[in-house]
Amino acid sequence: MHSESARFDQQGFNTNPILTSALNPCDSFLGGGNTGRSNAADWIRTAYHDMATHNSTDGTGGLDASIRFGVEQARPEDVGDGFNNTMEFVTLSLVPDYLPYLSMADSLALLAVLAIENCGGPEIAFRGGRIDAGVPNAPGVPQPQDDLDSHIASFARQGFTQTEMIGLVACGHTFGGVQHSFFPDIVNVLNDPNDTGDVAHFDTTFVTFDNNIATEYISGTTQNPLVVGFNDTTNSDKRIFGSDGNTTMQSFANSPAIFASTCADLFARMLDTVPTGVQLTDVISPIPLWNVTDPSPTITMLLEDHTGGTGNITLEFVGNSSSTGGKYSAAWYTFNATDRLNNLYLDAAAGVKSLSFVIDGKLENQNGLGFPIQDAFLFSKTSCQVGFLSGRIDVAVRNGVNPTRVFLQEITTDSVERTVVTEVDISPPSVPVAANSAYSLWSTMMN
Ligand code: HEM
Repeated sequence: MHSESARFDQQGFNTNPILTSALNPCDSFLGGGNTGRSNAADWIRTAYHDMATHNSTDGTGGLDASIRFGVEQARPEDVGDGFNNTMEFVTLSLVPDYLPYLSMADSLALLAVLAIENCGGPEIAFRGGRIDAGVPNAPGVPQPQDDLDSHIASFARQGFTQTEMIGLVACGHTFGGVQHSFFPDIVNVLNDPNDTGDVAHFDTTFVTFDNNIATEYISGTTQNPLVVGFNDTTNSDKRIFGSDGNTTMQSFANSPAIFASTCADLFARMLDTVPTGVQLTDVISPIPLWNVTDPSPTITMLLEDHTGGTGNITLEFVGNSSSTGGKYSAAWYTFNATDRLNNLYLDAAAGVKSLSFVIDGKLENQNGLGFPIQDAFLFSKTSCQVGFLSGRIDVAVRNGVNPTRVFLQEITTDSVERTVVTEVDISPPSVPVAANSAYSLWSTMMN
């Protein structure tokens, strides 16, 4: 559920306000406007640089958040502050919101997806499961002064053909540009009050995804600093785009649809390039439970309890969220709008076994199966005693369940910021401690 939420709750109710405003509008950049920069461009470039260390022969490197290491950011191939900016969004906004489910590497991939999809680009097939590197990767990100042969070899090492290299560079460089401060040999000071970061952009629509990177290149009007830059040694886009006689760029210029579908495929492959041994999930898709056209249908929730009884509650609509430029949307409901915490209070002995829903008058119960729900183990909030740096944690275990083991998960980070989950076993109580007629408490002291 968490991965679906991180992937699909992009705009609107219950979404992360920092991430939403970072792309709204798409020329937003950290604290300031008119810098010529954008968070969207930073996020996409960061994902590429993190991936570009991949070696498809020995399986090392790839999208594994190794770009967070100072050692990588200090390399000439990773010049700029965009990587650090992007990691701040990862570590402050994404990872903590979805603990312990999203790695930093998955978060980096997600930021690129959010940027592409919310700024005019195609839907990107997103998989989860990336693992964070413990040490920096070997260098290997291509640089503008490298020659064409070395670029072809570098992309081959990363797992992309020459045609795919042309595509991936064009897809990436539909966003952003080159900054004077980090590349003074490529870009001069611009003296433009609307571009205080002195960024020479790759195309005229540098905060949105479109095929202008190709149409402007083919028509000869491009101002791309890596095509018509004053220093021909660093005109890497010119060498790359022209390396097949412009066939690929011409096809992109002819058809925005071909450009978009090629980029959807190449971006997804870029994000799925991971070190050998990392097993990615299937593509995460919204679960099409109900085909509802009403954006806020009336929903009644039916509860089946352990005694064969049923209850019903009319849920209260609280808002909509959406993603992928409005392609997918979700409606949010609360159990109990009159309670400050939106809690639903159930009879402990009756409990709850499964849920069904009546949506705009139609029963949805998975052909009679219902949606099973577990109430065998509950965090006993009202009896826990939490003090300063110590306390007693109680877990209420439903009588008759007889578990072989009850444990808590403790979430910490290791010395290189990776999330670590440790299991802390709770010993069975020597004498049963009744919480009420249906539950007993298992307790552990924390200090
Ligand atoms: C031979 C390959 C490539 C070279 C030599 C190259 C070079 C560069 C350079 C010099 C910059 C300017 C960075 C700055 O001023 O901060 C840049 C920006 C950028 N690159 Fe590339 N790049 C390559 C491939 C790619 C690929 C494959 C992607 C993504 C798929 C990508 C995405 C970006 C983006 C989004 C920016 C804009 C960053 C911003 O405006 O903050 N690049 N690239």
